[in-house]
Amino acid sequence: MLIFAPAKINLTLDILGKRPDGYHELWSVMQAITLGDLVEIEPAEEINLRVVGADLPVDSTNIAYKAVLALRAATGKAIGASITIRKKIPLEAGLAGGSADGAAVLFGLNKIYNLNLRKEELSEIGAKISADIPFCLNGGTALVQGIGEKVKKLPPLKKGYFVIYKPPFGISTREAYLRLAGKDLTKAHPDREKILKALAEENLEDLGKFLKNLLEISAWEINPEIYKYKNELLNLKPLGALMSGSGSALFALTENLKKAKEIYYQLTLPGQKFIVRPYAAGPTCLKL
Ligand SMILES: C[C@@](CO)(OP(=O)(O)O)[C@H](O)COP(=O)(O)OP(=O)(O)OC[C@H]1O[C@@H](n2ccc(N)nc2=O)[C@H](O)[C@@H]1O
Ligand SMILES: Nc1ncnc2c1ncn2[C@@H]1O[C@H](COP(=O)(O)OP(=O)(O)O)[C@@H](O)[C@H]1O
Repeated sequence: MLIFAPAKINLTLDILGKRPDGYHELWSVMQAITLGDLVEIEPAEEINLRVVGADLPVDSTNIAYKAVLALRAATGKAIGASITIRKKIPLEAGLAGGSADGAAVLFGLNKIYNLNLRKEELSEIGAKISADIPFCLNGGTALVQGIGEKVKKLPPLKKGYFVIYKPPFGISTREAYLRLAGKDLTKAHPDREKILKALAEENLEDLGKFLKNLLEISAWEINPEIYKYKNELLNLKPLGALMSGSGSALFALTENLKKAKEIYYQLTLPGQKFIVRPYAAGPTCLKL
């Protein structure tokens, strides 16, 4: 089975506070995008994982491998798989590259082994592996709360283009959250009503105006280049620009492909860049 595993960006990321377990309460609108990994899965006795296009572990520290183990534990079945991941999603980018693969494996094995687990059950299993898997299983446009396990589908965003820029360094998610400690965030919260209204009306101008991500504050501390790169993107006059998740990737929102291409070609910063569109689904079976 060949599965497209879409990445995601955060159109807004608000943090409501730190929980006793050390995780942070989120209020985040997430959007699946047309950039993604290709995950090939075949049933097997054991678990064999291969990664093409990125230097990643292929043992139980890989999120895709963890997904197989989690399904075994949840079902009590001797589930094995031969998995090949063709990485396209940049690493440590805030694009949920690992979670996208984990979600694709849960989605694919559920079908291959006819486990008939509901999406909610897969999400519960996935949330124990990584906070972004519940959203990645749903894809499209969604309001994500809790630590990432509460996913409320929103009408899929059909308009707009995003120019994604990934600087040549990553940001540790853990470090980004830890650095929020002690900061006064009262004035930094996004205007939730305005962002939801802009999405409901597909008003890209307003969407661009109200993009906000509280983790930018810590990412800029970890690597001030991100602040510089965001301003370089803004100087190219998109409808808006923001860092995704815990970074390091940034994205610019444009109303059409022509403007996206202008920004893409004018962007001469080191690193990777992509033009993507909103993607209305989650893991997608391309070939049985
Ligand atoms: C920041 C976000 C926003 O979408 O996405 P990414 O930047 O990873 O794409 C997510 O909250 C990242 O979730 P995820 O990447 O799955 O984090 P995990 O691997 O589960 O956790 C890494 C560490 O981040 C911190 N963490 C994560 C999620 C959360 N709601 N609160 C936290 O404090 C915890 O310290 C955790 O140990
Ligand atoms: N299949 C995978 N794809 C990407 N990263 C993975 C994977 N499995 C484990 N990881 C680890 O997860 C960390 C976070 O990766 P990723 O999910 O791409 O970043 P982010 O959470 O910022 O989007 C990386 O440092 C990487 O070592």
